[in-house]
Amino acid sequence: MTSTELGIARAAGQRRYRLGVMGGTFDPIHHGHLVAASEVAAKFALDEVVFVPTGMPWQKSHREVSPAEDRYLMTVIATASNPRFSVSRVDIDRPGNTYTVDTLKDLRTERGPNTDLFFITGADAVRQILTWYGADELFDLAHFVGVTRPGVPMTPADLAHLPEDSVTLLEVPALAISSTDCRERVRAHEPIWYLVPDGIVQYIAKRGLYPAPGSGVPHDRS
Ligand SMILES: Nc1ncnc2c1ncn2[C@@H]1O[C@H](COP(=O)(O)OP(=O)(O)OP(=O)(O)O)[C@@H](O)[C@H]1O
Ligand SMILES: O=C(O)c1ccc[n+]([C@@H]2O[C@H](COP(=O)([O-])O)[C@@H](O)[C@H]2O)c1
Repeated sequence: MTSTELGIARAAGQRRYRLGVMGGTFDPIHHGHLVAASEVAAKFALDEVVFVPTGMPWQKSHREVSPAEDRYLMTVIATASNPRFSVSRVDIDRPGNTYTVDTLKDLRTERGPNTDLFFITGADAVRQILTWYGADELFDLAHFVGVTRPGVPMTPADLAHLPEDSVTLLEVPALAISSTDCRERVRAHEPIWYLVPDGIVQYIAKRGLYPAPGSGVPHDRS
């Protein structure tokens, strides 16, 4: 849309679509992710939040990551009951490393010029943004919302190195849940009930994800 068309659309009162983008490896998805997305949706009056499981999370290449299809299906299961939540395959269908700059460009192309993007990240990820590929382009593509996360202290001073007004910090109910802890619990035969949606507990058991070391199941499932 040209700036003239944009002006005409705005003058005609055409409301822009507000799309939240919740990117993550989701190995597995847990209630910390879901609460963060729900809170940002409410506070930013989002029309929809699209969850985008990573294809190849290059900054996690030092550890095994479950197959993309398993992470995608878990994300579908976890979000199915919320009419405002959806799941995108853009990152898992794109070959090579997953870069958010590509995610945002693909979603802009897919959703068209009348959509504003709000990329949702936890405080730990906000601190890393400048290490992301093509970081200088990111803030032209989306507004970033950094949500608080237990164990990751975050103050406005932490945003000082980012372009002004490019990131909003939002305090969300503290859920001290991580995918790492969920995986370790499964490996140790400890419960993950209520840390993740019920369907995820069952999916992990059905697919035998996160086997205990020495259990005979191949460790690297990627
Ligand atoms: N409990 C939580 N509260 C707020 N944000 C969270 C929480 N858990 C994850 N996030 C955010 O959700 C996004 C996706 O996270 P990711 O899928 O890597 O989960 P994770 O729990 O951090 O995983 P891992 O422990 O494997 O690193 C990131 O921006 C992360 O900061
Ligand atoms: O673009 C990058 O270089 C980049 C580097 C690290 C993380 N990200 C994105 O940040 C989101 C959370 O990633 P992660 O690894 O914490 O699950 C997810 O959407 C990733 O694609 C993006």
